[in-house]
This record gives sequence, structure tokens and C-alpha cells, in this order.
Amino acid sequence: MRIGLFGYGKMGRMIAEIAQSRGHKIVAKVDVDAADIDYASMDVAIDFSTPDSAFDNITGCFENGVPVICGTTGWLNQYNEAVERCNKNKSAFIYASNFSLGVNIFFELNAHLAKMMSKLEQYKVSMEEIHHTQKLDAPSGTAITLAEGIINNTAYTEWQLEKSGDKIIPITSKREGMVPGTHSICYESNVDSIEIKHTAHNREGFALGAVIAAEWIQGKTGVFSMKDVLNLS
Ligand SMILES: NC(=O)C1=CN([C@@H]2O[C@H](COP(=O)(O)OP(=O)(O)OC[C@H]3O[C@@H](n4cnc5c(N)ncnc54)[C@H](O)[C@@H]3O)[C@@H](O)[C@H]2O)C=CC1
Ligand SMILES: O=C(O)C1=N[C@H](C(=O)O)C[C@H](O)C1
Repeated sequence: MRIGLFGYGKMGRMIAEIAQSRGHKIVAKVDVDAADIDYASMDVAIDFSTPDSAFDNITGCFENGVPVICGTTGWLNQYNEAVERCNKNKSAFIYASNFSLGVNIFFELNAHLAKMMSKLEQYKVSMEEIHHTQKLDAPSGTAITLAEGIINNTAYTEWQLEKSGDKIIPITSKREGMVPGTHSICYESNVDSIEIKHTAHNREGFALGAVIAAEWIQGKTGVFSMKDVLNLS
């Protein structure tokens, strides 16, 4: 597979390493201020860039017939428009806030736990995410997906950073050192608490998941998710 990387930072470099180890070729590294982009050389684009640049990178690929795997977070106010552009150009697209197998299992666990806890009014939920100090967005994309998993299965209606309320899921975002990504969800009552937690030890799981998604999307048209790729639930 010939891969074009959009964003050649921490994730772009890790993806290049893993893709090459699986026999793929990196044909383009498109980073800030890229000049001519040779879309024709790419079977697929993998975007791990910035919240401000992801949408233009993605839609540029759709317009040039290149399917896209996107892991960039913090641009989702434009997600629906990206989906429209993908469909209009008969292209293919996967966005995931987190490509790791472990977190995708954690998403399922979170939804299942939320369903059970929805019947127990004595428990209040809260969430914490911890990432490295270079991270641009807060809360993390993964925390937002987890909050959506709770909202879809309980009476909670929204999430807020550092703000609680009857129907609000409070999210605390911490930025510390080099932390690759830690997410925990806590249900607290007067007598006990139940906590689930995912800790990434490095970035390999995210990068491998993105490459697997790129392999999976070959020859497909439409908008998919990691649930489709991993055949979960
Ligand atoms: N979905 C997932 O599994 C994961 C998502 N992420 C997300 O991926 C994104 C990138 O993360 P990192 O690699 O850690 O960040 P990074 O800051 O190390 O790399 C981002 C790169 O994008 C480049 N860039 C800036 N403008 C650009 C443009 N117009 N076109 C292309 N590239 C441009 C920057 O120069 C930089 O090299 C973030 O949004 C992060 O939240 C990170 C890890 C896992
Ligand atoms: O910026 C990061 O590093 C990460 N971003 C993603 C997110 O916002 O959830 C995924 C992972 O947690 C690492």
C-alpha cells in the first residue's frame, strides 16, 4: 500500500515505522507549509496533523480520490461536512478519536457499564484524562467519545470541562510531562466508587490501529468507524 502521511510529528513518525514494518511504502510526508501534494501517488492518506489543518487535509484528499484515515482530534465541529464531502466525492473515510485496540474495547466496556449504572441514581459519574503537555486540545477526543458513550446510555445529556450538574458529565483534563494518554471514568456514591481506566504505555497502539484501518479501507467507499474495522459488538 502506498501511504501519504498528513502530519509528520510524533504520530506521523510512529505510523511510518509501523507501516514500513508491515511492508507498506510512505510516498508522501505532508507537514506544515507543504507545496505540491502528489495525490496520484497515494492509495490512502493517514492524517495525524492539527485541529486547524485536519479538515482541509481530509477534504483535499476526497477531492483527489484518496481515501482517508484521520486520527486528528479537536476539529469535530466540521465532521458532518467532512462526511458530506466524502460521500459527494464517492470516497472513503474513517475518523477515530482513538485507534488503539485497547481503547476501542474500553469504549465498549464504558457503554456497557453506563447502561448498568443508568438504573442507579445514587452514583454520579465523572471523567479524567491525562496527556502530555504538547497536546493542543482539551478535553481529549477519546474523553469526548467516552462521554458520548455515557450520554447514549444514561440520563446524562452533556459533558463539560470542570463543571458538574445533575445531567452534566464533568471532565477533568490534566497535562503532565510525556503522558501518552490515560482515561478514567468514576461512578461515585456515598458508600463506594467504581472506576474503570485505560492507560496507554506508548503511541504504538494508536499507530498500529491507524495502519490496520488503512489496510481495511482499501477498495471500500463510504464512511466507517473502528467498530467496523475491529468487528466489535
Ligand atoms: N486518534 C488517535 O488514536 C490519536 C490521535 N492523536 C491526535 O493526532 C494529532 C497529532 O498528534 P501528534 O502527532 O502527537 O502531534 P504533533 O504535534 O507531534 O504532530 C502534528 C504535526 O502536524 C503538523 N502540521 C501542522 N500543520 C499542518 C498542515 N497544515 N498539514 C499537515 N501537517 C501539519 C505539525 O507541523 C506537526 O508535525 C493530534 O490531534 C492528537 O490529538 C494522537 C494520538 C492518537
Ligand atoms: O494528543 C494525543 O497524544 C492523543 N490524542 C487522542 C485524543 O485526543 O484522545 C488520543 C490519545 O489519547 C493520544
